[in-house]
Amino acid sequence: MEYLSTRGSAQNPDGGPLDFEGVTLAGLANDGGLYLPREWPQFSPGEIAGLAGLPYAELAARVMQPFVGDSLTPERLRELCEEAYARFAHKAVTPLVQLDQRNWLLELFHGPTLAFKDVALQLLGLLFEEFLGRRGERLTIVGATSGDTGSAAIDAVAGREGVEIFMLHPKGRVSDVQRRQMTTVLAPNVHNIAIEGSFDDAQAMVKRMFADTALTGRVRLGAVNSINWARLMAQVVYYFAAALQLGAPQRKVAFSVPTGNFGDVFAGYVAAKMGLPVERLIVATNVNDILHRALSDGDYSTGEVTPTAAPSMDIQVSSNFERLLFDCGGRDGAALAEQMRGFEATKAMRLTNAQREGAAALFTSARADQDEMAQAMRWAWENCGETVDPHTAIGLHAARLQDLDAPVVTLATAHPAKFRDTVERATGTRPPLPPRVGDLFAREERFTELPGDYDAVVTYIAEHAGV
Ligand SMILES: Cc1ncc(COP(=O)(O)O)c(C=O)c1O
Ligand SMILES: N[C@@H](CCOP(=O)(O)O)C(=O)O
Repeated sequence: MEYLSTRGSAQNPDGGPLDFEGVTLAGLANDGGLYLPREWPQFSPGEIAGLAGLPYAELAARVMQPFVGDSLTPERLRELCEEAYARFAHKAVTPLVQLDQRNWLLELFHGPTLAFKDVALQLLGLLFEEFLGRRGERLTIVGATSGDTGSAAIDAVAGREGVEIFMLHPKGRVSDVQRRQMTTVLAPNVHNIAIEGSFDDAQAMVKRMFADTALTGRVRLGAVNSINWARLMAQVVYYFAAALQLGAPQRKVAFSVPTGNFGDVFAGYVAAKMGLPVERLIVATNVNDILHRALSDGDYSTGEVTPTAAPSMDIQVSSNFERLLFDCGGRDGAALAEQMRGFEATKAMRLTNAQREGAAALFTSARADQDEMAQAMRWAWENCGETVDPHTAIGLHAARLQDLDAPVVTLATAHPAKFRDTVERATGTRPPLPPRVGDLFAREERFTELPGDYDAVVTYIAEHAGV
């Protein structure tokens, strides 16, 4: 499988073709764009039916093989999937729970750090090890987190040979559980940085680092955020897993996805492009609703990020939206590069007609404020006996607004215990921390505080990258 960049002019930093191994190690393309496969692999209805009932790791290997191409043999990919999903606390890995006649929850939080990020990052840690080991190279991972990517990435690479990880989180804007899941990992290759500012500020710094030749000349940078194609690829699998259980390929299924950086819902779009019968993809946002505005009236303009009780979705600049604009807008890299330059300069843009029409064919959007989020949590608890986290509640709110014949699966993106205070306020129930996170509140924390200043952060990274 060959890859290209959404901005049309990326080269493989190693000089070879842009294959899966190359894009996994590169993370962000060197023209500032995001990688996508040159074409979408196709699964016929018969092939989809043939995936029903497979154990999750085997399903994962089958769905991902066309994207991986020659970078791994099918046997090796299967072994890595077995290893990645062995650490999940549920045999089904991503179990489906029925709420009522129409609504289902896809529980994506049974991994080691209690959020959907583990599904892709447990595998990505192994892919890094595999590819770096082959080459005898080292990787300096730089990442930004609004709470969940950080702990999942740290868990996936802590103590691994050949990798240093620098994780930026917005100081004071993640939950206590989220922060401690990152800062209590004391492995010497883990560096947590709390910066002044928002997740968007941290994400912008990370993207700038990939274009900073003074830095990239010294260290090979790697990405664990969903700008890395391998993250999205691994997330495509659970759309297949859920849809197959609900009757695919004969029956269409809709998905409601709590959305911030547009990675998770874009994985659903990829599944649909591959042939999975998806009725609708519902983009659910909190009051940081740039995606809801963009999808409902074409206005992609940022404002201040408002801190909410669903902090992992407190995002305005939504990285993966660029992938959708590219794919729906005719895959014209030069035109998109121009459009993105305009956005980067003004923090606003209008979608083209082609982009709007392309997106409208599959996407619907809805926004939930604090009260609507709390009501959705109460509904799930009082009517279905389920405690859901604030992010999942936003997805559920959006799901319940729809009038569809198809079953609607809301992606349960985090364990409610990560946001115990908010859940308790809404429902009166305090979800206990699962034993797999251990004595989180008894452990020592270690992190560095830095101003929201690019030079200060890069100086820190260069000093601690071990080069
Ligand atoms: C719990 C939770 N839900 C939803 C999201 C939004 O997902 P995405 O950024 O892929 O849109 C995030 C962060 O990414 C998250 O951590
Ligand atoms: N919500 C995320 C933000 C980063 O998103 P990513 O999927 O691009 O890594 C988080 O919890 O860190």
